[in-house]
Amino acid sequence: MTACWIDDPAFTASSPFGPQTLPYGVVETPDGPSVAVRVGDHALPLRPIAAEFTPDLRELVTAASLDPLLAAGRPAWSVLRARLRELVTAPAAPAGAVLLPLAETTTRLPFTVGDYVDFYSSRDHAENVGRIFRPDAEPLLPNWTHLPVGYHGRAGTVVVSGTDVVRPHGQRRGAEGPEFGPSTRLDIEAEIGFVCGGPVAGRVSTSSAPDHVFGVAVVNDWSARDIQAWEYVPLGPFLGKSFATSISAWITPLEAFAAARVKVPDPGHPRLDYLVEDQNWGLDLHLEVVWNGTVVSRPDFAGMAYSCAQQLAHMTVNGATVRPGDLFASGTVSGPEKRQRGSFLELSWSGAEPITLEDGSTRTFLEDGDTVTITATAPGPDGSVVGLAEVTGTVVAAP
Ligand SMILES: O=C(O)/C=C/C(=O)CC(=O)CC(=O)O
Ligand SMILES: [Ca+2]
Ligand SMILES: [Mg+2]
Repeated sequence: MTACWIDDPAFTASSPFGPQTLPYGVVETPDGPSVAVRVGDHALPLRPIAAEFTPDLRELVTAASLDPLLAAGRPAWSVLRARLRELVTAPAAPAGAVLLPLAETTTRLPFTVGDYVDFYSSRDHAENVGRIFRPDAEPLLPNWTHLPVGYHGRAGTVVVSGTDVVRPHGQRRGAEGPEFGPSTRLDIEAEIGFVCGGPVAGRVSTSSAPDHVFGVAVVNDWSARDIQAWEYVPLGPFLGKSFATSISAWITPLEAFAAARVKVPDPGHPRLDYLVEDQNWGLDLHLEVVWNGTVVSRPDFAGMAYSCAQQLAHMTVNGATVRPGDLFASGTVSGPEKRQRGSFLELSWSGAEPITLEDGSTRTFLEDGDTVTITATAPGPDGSVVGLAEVTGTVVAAP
């Protein structure tokens, strides 16, 4: 890259938030919330440089959230990204540009979350959880290799990275019948989330996924395993997962992942037509889970059994429509090795195998005051790295 006006060592072609990435978020500015793009360790609010965009794009970049941008659709997303690339790699700053250091900037939940769906697409995770929750049954039910199993979660409790997570109360199984109180088995789930945009549409084909998937973020689907294990039969997760779901403050556009696309693993049998892909929509993402400063897991996303395109096709195959702002998560990302498990339920094998952190303390499930941060990277163009912004949260005691 020739010298550009952004003087930030974290904004180079070899850093995860260089010009190959350019994720979108919403930051507080003295003039109110503004759509922004992340450049290295800074936010560039777009409203102050709105004059640099055509009138169509100006409407999108002067908004207080990403909602109008999500609704605008793929052609606008591509034009805006190309224009931003020009602006952030130019030798001189656009008139009025302000760079805000991320460490001193407040980020907001960047879009209005419509429907929230959570899938269950890691075979290793599904088998581990099956073994733990249903030790006497086959870990995978027969439907699992034929469709991406999922459930509708609670959109209104999706929170932006950095938001504290209050330990939930609930019912759990006790020796003498149900008990009630703060969860004693509070857990995380390391996942990848897909943010939808473009026209409202049902029956989205796998090949139309790029028209409806705006971008990608890291998700932590906080889960109370004691509440979940008692309540989930027969309808599935409910209060054990609805109290909080954290998402990165910065949404990395789908276009940034062109070099990261891989084929999803072969299920070993033919797929129904609507789940067949004419392009690879698996993603070669590498996740890292950090518990109070200690890296406890490094799950790989490339092993996931279903891609975002297959999940979206399945979610709409009955005619149900997808709308801008809908969010769907991949399901917990776990790999075959112990240090690739994406939940503490699995890492501690339901509490039987405590995890030792770098400060010498041990953990099975989350304690009050614990902080979990999940990040991810992908291969970018020309050997670069594309970053997904961290999702972090600290557990606070139940009131
Ligand atoms: O009962 C089970 O098998 C477990 C279900 C989940 O934990 C659901 C979930 O959140 C799926 C996931 O993230 O992979
Ligand atoms: Ca989940
Ligand atoms: Mg949740």
